[in-house]
Amino acid sequence: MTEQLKNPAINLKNVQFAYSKNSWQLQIPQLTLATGQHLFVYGSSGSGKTTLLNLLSGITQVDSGELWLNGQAMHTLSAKQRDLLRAQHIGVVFQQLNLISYLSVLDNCLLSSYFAGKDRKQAILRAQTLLKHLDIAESLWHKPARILSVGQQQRVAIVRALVPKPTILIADEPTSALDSDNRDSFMQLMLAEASANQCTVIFVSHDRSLQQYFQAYLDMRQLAQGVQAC
Ligand SMILES: Nc1ncnc2c1ncn2[C@@H]1O[C@H](COP(=O)(O)OP(=O)(O)OP(=O)(O)O)[C@@H](O)[C@H]1O
Repeated sequence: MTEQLKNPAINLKNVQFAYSKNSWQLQIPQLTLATGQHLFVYGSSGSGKTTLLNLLSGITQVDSGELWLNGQAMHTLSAKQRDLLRAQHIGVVFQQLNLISYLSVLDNCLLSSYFAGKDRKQAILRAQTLLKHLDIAESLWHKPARILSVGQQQRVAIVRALVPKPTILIADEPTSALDSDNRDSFMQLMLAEASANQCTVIFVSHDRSLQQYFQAYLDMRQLAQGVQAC
């Protein structure tokens, strides 16, 4: 076992989850990710990608098995404890972007830092730098998020996730509304920021063309067989 994998960022053992009795079930015999690894997860619609991310981010709880994040046993924590862990360590960008429509673009970017208890002045500087890198015009920073296009909202959502420098970044189809130029700068910024901060990334998409940005990839069909990322 390598040094990195002795203390993995993410480690799942014999995890099982179902939304209800006799329904579709997600089964993961083993999944391990080293700190700082960037993993691309792909799979067809309904294969369980969002369900996996909801478990990893602590939004839902495993039915059985073990789920460790940064050495913390998520499977033993209450919903409130998982919320706290998510606020402090996990950046999330989901398909439903969940920007607060009446708050300004900048205030939306500061939300995750606020919940993580991080310094506001530093968070503002970092948010401004990231917004510039993702080409969100300064004239929009103090406008309400509701006036943004979906593509602009996707870029603001990734800035919000990155501002508090999370140790784990979880992204679910975050580029679906971006044109190819914006998608490229989005991917490059996200992965460069992650690398600079030793952040582990799990990025889910059904778009295999995005796999080129990643060192490791995983097919949802392999997951049930306990196959590791490659
Ligand atoms: N809240 C829910 N209650 C019951 N079943 C659900 C719920 N959410 C998802 N499912 C079911 O769980 C399975 C996996 O769904 P999930 O959303 O994780 O797939 P996905 O790979 O993310 O799909 P997509 O690419 O279409 O977003 C599907 O069979 C789906 O119908």
